Amino acid sequence: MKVIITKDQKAAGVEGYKVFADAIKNGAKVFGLATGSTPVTTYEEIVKSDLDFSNSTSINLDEYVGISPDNDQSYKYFMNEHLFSKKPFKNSYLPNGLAEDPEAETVRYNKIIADNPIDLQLLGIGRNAHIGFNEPGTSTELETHVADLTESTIEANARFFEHVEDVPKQAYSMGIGSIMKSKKILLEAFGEDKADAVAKMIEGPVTKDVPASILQKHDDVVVLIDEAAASKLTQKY
Ligand SMILES: N[C@@H]1[C@@H](O)[C@H](O)[C@@H](COP(=O)(O)O)O[C@@H]1O
Repeated sequence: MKVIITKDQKAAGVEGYKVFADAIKNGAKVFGLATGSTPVTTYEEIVKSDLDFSNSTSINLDEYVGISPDNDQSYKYFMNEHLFSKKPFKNSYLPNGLAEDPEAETVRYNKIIADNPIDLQLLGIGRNAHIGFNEPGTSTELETHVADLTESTIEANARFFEHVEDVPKQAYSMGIGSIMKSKKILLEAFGEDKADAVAKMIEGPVTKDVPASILQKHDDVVVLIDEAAASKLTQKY
């Protein structure tokens, strides 16, 4: 794992942008994208830049079950707001939160990923070290599936909703099996809240209880963190 530590999330946005720019220089055409507060500064820098995605494909990590794409809490809405409306891609895929047949939706999504192997996958991390919505204990073999959210994830995501009861209890998520097939991975984490998860991911044992720790087994991972998220690391990077 290559670890980059910046002063704060704003400075990290520039580094995140550079990882995208380099990937494009190296021929990347398919980008796995993430939502949440973490990737926002990277998207801001991409939007300001002259990077062109009009011949590229994006595939998002996850989407809430039962939420319409027009709902301002949907990940589709988030992506439109922060990136797609300003930097359009040729094709942008997200799971359909309103799909009538969830099983068929996961099959559809897995086919999209198989047909468009991901060159660069952007990831955030949950406080319990989940990636996508692969919560602790999830099999590392899984592809796209319907995940039950843990109480801690529901609470963490409640800040975006009016009431905690409004947070969906399930989400479609790319599995760790799908994530690990990406050619390159950029994981970002900012703030003290993420320091524990970051230390366990980088310096702890690889275990299903810390989903992000599996990334130690991938041969091209960049971990981009700020000083606060790096505060519990014991080694120098
Ligand atoms: N499914 C998402 C993850 O993909 C994201 O990485 C995580 C962290 O969110 P944030 O970046 O807002 O801290 O939360 C959610 O649960």
